[in-house]
Amino acid sequence: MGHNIAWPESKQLYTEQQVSDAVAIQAEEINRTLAKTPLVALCVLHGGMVYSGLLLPKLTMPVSLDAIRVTRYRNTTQGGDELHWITRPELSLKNKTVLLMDDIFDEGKTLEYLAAWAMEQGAERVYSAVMVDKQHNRKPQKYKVDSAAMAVPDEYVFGMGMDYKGAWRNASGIWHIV
Ligand SMILES: O=P(O)(O)OC[C@H]1O[C@H](OP(=O)(O)OP(=O)(O)O)[C@H](O)[C@@H]1O
Ligand code: HPA
Repeated sequence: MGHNIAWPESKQLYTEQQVSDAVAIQAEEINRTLAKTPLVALCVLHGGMVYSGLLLPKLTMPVSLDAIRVTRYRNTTQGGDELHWITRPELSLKNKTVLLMDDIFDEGKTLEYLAAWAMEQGAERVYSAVMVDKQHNRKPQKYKVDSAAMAVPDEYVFGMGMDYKGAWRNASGIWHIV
């Protein structure tokens, strides 16, 4: 997966600079909300990698970084109900404020699951931040993402860490399939 996939027919929604500017504004909001609270920040791999790289240098509290790898879409464009754990964090979450950093809040199942899991691990508080929130009404009933830098329409999107069939996470800016 992820090899020799031709650039898909797509349109650009946001440039890399627009994403970076929006994440900088989001970081100010997170700095105000979480103030000086030390954080355990968990990058949700792979999608959250580029976003985490934009967000982290803009945060002003002490951050310990770790990563988790879970997948629901398995390099396809439709997610199943089951989440597959691939890598768990090494840092303890006990009594910590945990920041979950992911690329996209789509149907919300990934972050809903991870937020509940982090609380089960003993976190004191879990705050979730994403680069984009996809606009539709198929979200979880009881769970909302705490912060999103930008909104995207209800289309399959890729770039800035988000994949198209396992490829093009490296695309500069955010694109949607047409
Ligand atoms: O809100 P949801 O509908 O649950 O979808 C969002 C999740 O889907 C993608 O992960 P994926 O399972 O594709 O793994 P990846 O990060 O390796 O791409 C994305 O990175 C989010 O973690
Ligand atoms: N693009 C990339 N990854 C995703 C998406 C999407 O639209 N939705 C959930 N994971």
